[in-house]
Amino acid sequence: MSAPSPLESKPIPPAEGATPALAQWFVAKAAHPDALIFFRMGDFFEMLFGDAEIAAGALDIALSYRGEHRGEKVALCGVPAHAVESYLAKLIRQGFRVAICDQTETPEEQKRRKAPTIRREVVRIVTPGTVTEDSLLEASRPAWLLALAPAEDRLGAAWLDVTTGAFGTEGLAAADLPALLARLEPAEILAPEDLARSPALLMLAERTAHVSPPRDGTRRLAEAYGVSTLEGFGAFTPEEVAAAAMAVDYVRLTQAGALPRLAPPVPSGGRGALQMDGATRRSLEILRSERGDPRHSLLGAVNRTVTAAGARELAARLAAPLAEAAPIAARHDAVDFLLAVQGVRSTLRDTLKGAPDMARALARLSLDRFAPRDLGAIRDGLARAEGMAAALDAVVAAPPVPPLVAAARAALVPADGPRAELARALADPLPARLEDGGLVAAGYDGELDALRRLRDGAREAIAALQMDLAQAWGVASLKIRHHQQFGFLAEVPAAAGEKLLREGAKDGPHAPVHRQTMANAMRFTCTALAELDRRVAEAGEQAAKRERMVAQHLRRLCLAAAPAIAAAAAAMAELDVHAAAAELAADGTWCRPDVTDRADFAVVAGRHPVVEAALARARGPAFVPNDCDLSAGRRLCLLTGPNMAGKSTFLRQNALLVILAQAGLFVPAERARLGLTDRLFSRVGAADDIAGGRSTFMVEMAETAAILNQATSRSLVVLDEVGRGTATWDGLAIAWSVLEALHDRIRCRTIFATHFHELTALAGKLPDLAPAHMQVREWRGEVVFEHRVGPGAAEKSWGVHVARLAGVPRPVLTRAQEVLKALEARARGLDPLSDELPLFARPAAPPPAEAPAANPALAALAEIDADSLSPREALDAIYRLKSLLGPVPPGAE
Ligand SMILES: Nc1ncnc2c1ncn2[C@@H]1O[C@H](COP(=O)(O)OP(=O)(O)OP(=O)(O)O)[C@@H](O)[C@H]1O
Repeated sequence: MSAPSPLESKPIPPAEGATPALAQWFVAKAAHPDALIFFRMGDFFEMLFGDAEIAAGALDIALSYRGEHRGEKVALCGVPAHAVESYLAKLIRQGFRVAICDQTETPEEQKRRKAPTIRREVVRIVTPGTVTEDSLLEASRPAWLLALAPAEDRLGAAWLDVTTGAFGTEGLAAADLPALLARLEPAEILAPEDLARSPALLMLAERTAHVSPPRDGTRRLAEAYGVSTLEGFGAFTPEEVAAAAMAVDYVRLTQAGALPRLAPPVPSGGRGALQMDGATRRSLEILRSERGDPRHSLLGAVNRTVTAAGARELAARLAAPLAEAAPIAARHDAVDFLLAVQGVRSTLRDTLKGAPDMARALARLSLDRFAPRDLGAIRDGLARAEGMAAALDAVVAAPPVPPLVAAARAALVPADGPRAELARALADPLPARLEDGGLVAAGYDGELDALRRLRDGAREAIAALQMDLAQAWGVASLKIRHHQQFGFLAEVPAAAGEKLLREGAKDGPHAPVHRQTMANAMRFTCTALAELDRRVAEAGEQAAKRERMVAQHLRRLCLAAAPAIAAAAAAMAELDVHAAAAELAADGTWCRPDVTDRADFAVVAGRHPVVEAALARARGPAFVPNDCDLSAGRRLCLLTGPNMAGKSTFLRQNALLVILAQAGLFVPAERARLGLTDRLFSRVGAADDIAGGRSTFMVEMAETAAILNQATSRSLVVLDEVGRGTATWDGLAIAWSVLEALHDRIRCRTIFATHFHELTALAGKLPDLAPAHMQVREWRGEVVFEHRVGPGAAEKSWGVHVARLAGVPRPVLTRAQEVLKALEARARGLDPLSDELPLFARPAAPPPAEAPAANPALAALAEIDADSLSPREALDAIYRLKSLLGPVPPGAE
């Protein structure tokens, strides 16, 4: 399933008879048949043959033809080398891989070799999971490359981010793969063929590639880290080692042998994080909204970080909250501390603002693919880190510095970091590209200074020579100009030039030698000028060469201190996250949650951070806080209430509080005591799987099954409207049995929202079930949603009122009330809760008729003829109607 498949369908012509340059293309293509070859030709990268056809379409650029190969015209398209990044970005986004076949020698070297064409080799393969250029990356998201190595029914997973060096591994059951994919959202996946065909991976197929798992992973991994055994890094399963080696091998392959700086792999060792599957993540809109917008997500609402690295760290924490009390409390301590020292906090945040992304700069340095600004990023980043350390050192009074802050403080200033050296060495401002020259400050390197003096001195010498020649040739207006091809030439007016020509050949260093005749001028050179020309060019070349050497020296200096620089960068990101959390809590409306080891859940005046922010943005009514108590004896909250009353918001809000708390942040509530949650399940909102071809009902049942199979007594389940996708009679039965299973067998904390008011009758039968309802009141004939959760089941239903609000015409509503009354009369005697009624033995009802899009209520009414129905059919119809309109308010009957 290597991407992109269209490449495979384009045949590659045989290589025989190729010109020398074309022969190089064939070598590159044979080695990388699944990649587009970007073939360097002068100032362009060209694509040839089938690649050209694909790339021209994908990049929307012109396709042309040049020359012939074996009697066929060669298709061709190209992009300018200086703008190659934007084209790469386009292709990567479309799931292509690109092999960069660049010139790897200078024209001089080629001449010396007497080769017919300049040497070209694949220097790198650009893939979604291995890019390092800022323009190809999202600043605030990690770019995970995930490798999977199967072993019987288990999997080894290793994920690494070449842009920061972060590296994690985990051994997992095959069934847990979808959850891991949902958590990491990898940019690229490596998996052996058979695994790559699994449904979970096929969904991501267009962004993935594969290689075969290596045999001796342990040795190669150890080699990559220059150690003899991996034991020092932690306990890895063989599958984890295989996956990690696979990832490292792949990175090496794409970087043509070079390996970026990688942190030692961290095995999760089963400690793990709060488990959430893909459906839960989507439903809770953690990193982006259901429509894919990051701004309307949990992250978007709570993110107060001021750096991209801080935002990445916060996103990582929200995507994988912790599952142990002590490290969670440690993070809360850090937030508490930064909340208390407000002045220090704002100094830290001011210092962080605009700080460069050291982690990513370091990655580019380690791959030797850096620009001057990357060295500048290390210099400036370390300077900022020192500033932050000084700010923290200024805290003298209580409160005591918590361990996480102390550790970050210690990491901020690397003992022998390259900061002082970089400060001396780097010019300010820095040039955009190394080739531009001027990276190294004057006074740093004596030899470079001397070469530069020579180069610039030669310029002065040119001015002097110009005066000498003007005198010697008797042409006062003589000018020495630089010519691309001929170097320095002395230019004189045409008439003066004619005279010099007539005077004929002379000897000596100043004797004019004719080079060019133009309309009004002539150009000459002479031995002295040619000699000077050579010296200037040489000095310039040598200065450039020396500057490259100095740049490499500075690069090595940074790499020697890489672990310490990476640690300083991580400390900055960590402090950014804690300070941001404190900032959020600074106005007193967020509290430190008490995360306990018991199965508690008691929230006082909790709020939904995203809905609250949206209301504030729209200058709408204030968010109404709600309590939620799921402690022992009332573990299962059965929530009823009409549509639009705020059920979904309440369900999600309590799940989000758990995520925030276990991620180490404060929570939007007055008080919150939250027992540790091991797995969080949220099924709120529409669950269609149009792409997967499963009906709403199938999706709902599959997801419900997942909960019933995986939830434990330490889990939190928030469920909206189970059983909605089928005939209501069946739906009630399913909802009923799910509720019983959660209550009796799994015994987890649950909030269960339902339209089936009948379920509230279970309150008496299930001791830990506590009914609650969304409060609604009537005001001048209109429904007013209070958005407040009250105890007990809804007394009066408002379905008809809500239907009216939604625009269902009044005659339809009146008719609905009549029909319901008739139906209820017919169904009398059939109490759904009576023990005689074979609730679960009833054969499946026919699926509900497809409602015309315009008005489902109308359609439902049109179908019903109360007199022709048996009592049981009447009962079924009642449920169907009620699920559309809600029960009739008692007053209306
Ligand atoms: N606690 C609250 N305070 C203020 N406004 C709220 C509150 N809860 C919900 N709302 C507002 O009410 C709207 C509807 O809420 P929500 O989607 O939770 O209702 P619902 O009962 O789940 O409806 P449905 O059953 O149709 O999905 C929200 O978009 C929000 O604007």
